[in-house]
Amino acid sequence: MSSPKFPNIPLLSVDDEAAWLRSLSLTLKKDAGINNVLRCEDSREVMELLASVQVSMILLDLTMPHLSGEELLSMIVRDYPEIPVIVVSGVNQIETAVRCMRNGARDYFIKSDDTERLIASIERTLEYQRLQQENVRLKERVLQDRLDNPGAFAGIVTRNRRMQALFQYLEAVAHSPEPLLVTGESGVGKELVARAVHELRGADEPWVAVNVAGLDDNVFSDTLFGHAKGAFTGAEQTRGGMIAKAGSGTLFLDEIGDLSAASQVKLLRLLQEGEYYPLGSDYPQKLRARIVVATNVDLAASQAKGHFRKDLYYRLCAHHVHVPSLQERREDLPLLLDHFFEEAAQAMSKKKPTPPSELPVLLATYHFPGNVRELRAMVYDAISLHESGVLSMDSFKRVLSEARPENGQVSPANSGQEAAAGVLFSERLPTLAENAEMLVAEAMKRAQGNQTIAAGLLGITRQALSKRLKKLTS
Ligand SMILES: Nc1ncnc2c1ncn2[C@@H]1O[C@H](COP(=O)(O)OP(=O)(O)OP(=O)(O)O)[C@@H](O)[C@H]1O
Repeated sequence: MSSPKFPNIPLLSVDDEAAWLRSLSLTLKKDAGINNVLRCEDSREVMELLASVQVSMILLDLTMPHLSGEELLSMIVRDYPEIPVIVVSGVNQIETAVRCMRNGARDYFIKSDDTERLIASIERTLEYQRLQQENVRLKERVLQDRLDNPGAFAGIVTRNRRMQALFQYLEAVAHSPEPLLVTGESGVGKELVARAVHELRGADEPWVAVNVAGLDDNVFSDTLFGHAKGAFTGAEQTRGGMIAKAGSGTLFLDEIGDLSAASQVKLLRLLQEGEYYPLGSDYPQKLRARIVVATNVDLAASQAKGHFRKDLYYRLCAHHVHVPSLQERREDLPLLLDHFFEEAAQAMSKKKPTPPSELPVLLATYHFPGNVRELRAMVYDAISLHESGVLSMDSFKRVLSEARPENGQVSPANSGQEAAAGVLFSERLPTLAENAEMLVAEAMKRAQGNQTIAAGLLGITRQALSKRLKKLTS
C-alpha cells in the first residue's frame, strides 16, 4: 500500500543537477517522511509551473544556466510572495546569503552542510504554513459564523455559543495530522466531540476507543502496539493492536491524564516518530490514524506538578478544545431534557411523557457534578418508573435532595465557588431574621418564583415558605 502524500501540497525542488535533485528527494523521504516533492531541472520552466500547480515551498539552487537562482528568487517573491523559498546552494559566500535573505528567501543553506539543519528548517516552514492555514480557516469560519458540515455534530444537542465556536474550531483542525486534546469535566460529552471529529474526517474509516486509565505499561503497549507470535510466554497468536485496527481512522485514548509514566514515554515516541514496533517484532509499523485524547484532569496543572510529561503535554495540545460544563451552559438544559425524554421513551418502548413545566426550573437549581451523563441517567430513571399521564418529579427531587450536604448547605447552581468560600459578613453582623429574609429571596430567585422548588432548596415545607413570604409582604 502506498503511504499517503506528505505534505499534501508538494514541495518544489529546483536545481540543474539531476543527481542532486534525486539525492535530496531521497534524503527528505528517508529522514523527514517528505514524499511529495516535484523536481525541476530547468529554472526557465519554474514560473510556468507555478502558474499551473500549487506548491507549499521551493528549494532553490543559485548557480543555474539561462536563469540564475537569484533572478528566479526575485520573480517568485514578486508574483508568489506567499510561497516560502529556501536557498540550497553550492555558493558559500556570506554576501550572497545576506543578499538572498534581503530579497525574500526564508533561509539559506550550503549543499555541503549536513542535511539535518535543512530538514529542520523545512519542517519549521511546513509547521508555520499549517498554522497559518488553520488561522485563515478559523477566521473565515468566525466571520461567516457557520458550519460546513453541521451533520457531523448532529448527535451533540446544544445551542450554546461556546459550543458553536468549538464546533467551528473542530472543523478547522479536523484534517490536521496533529493530535487533538479534548478536556472537560466528567460526563460533559468529550467522547461525543471526539466522534464528531472522526465523522468530519470521513466516518467510513475505523473508530477505535481505548480507556487508558489504570492500564499497566505492558498492557498499554500490548493493547496499542500488539505483538508478534511467540513474543512472550502465552503469545500464541500475532496481535495487531489498536493502532493497526484504527488504520487511517481515529484512535481515541480516553482518560489520558491517568496514563502511567512509562506509557507516557511510549506514547510520546509514537507521536514523534510516527511509527512503532509490535512487541517481539523487528519491523516498524506506520501510525496512520489520527490520535484524539481526552481527560477530565487539568493536564496543565498536572504537568506543572511533574505528574505528566511536559514534552508529551505540548505534543498533545497542538489542538485543544475544552468542553464547558453543563452548569456553564444552562440554556442547553431544556433541549437536553427533551432529547433524553425522546431517547429514553423510545429505548423503553413507551410514549414520550409530558414533563411538568416546573421541571426545567427545578433542574436549573442543581449544579450537575456529573454533567450531561447525570442528567441523562435522571431522565432514564424517571421514564423507567413512569406509567402514564404527566411525569412525576419525585425521582428528580430525590437526586437533588440526596446531593444536598448533611449540614443543609445548598450547592448553588450558578457558583461552585460561593459555597466553598462561605458567606462573607460585613462588620455589622446581620440578625437571624435578616439572614432568613435574604435566603428566602435568593431561593425564590433561583427557583424563578416557584414556591415548591424554593421550599425544597431551603429545606422547609411549602407551607412554611408561604408563611414566611406572607410575613415579608405584610
Ligand atoms: N450535548 C449532548 N447531547 C446529547 N447527548 C450528550 C451530550 N453531551 C453528552 N451526552 C451524552 O452524555 C453521556 C456522556 O457523554 P460522554 O461519554 O461523551 O462524556 P465524557 O465527557 O466523555 O465522559 P467521561 O469524562 O466520563 O469520559 C453520553 O451518553 C452522551 O451521549
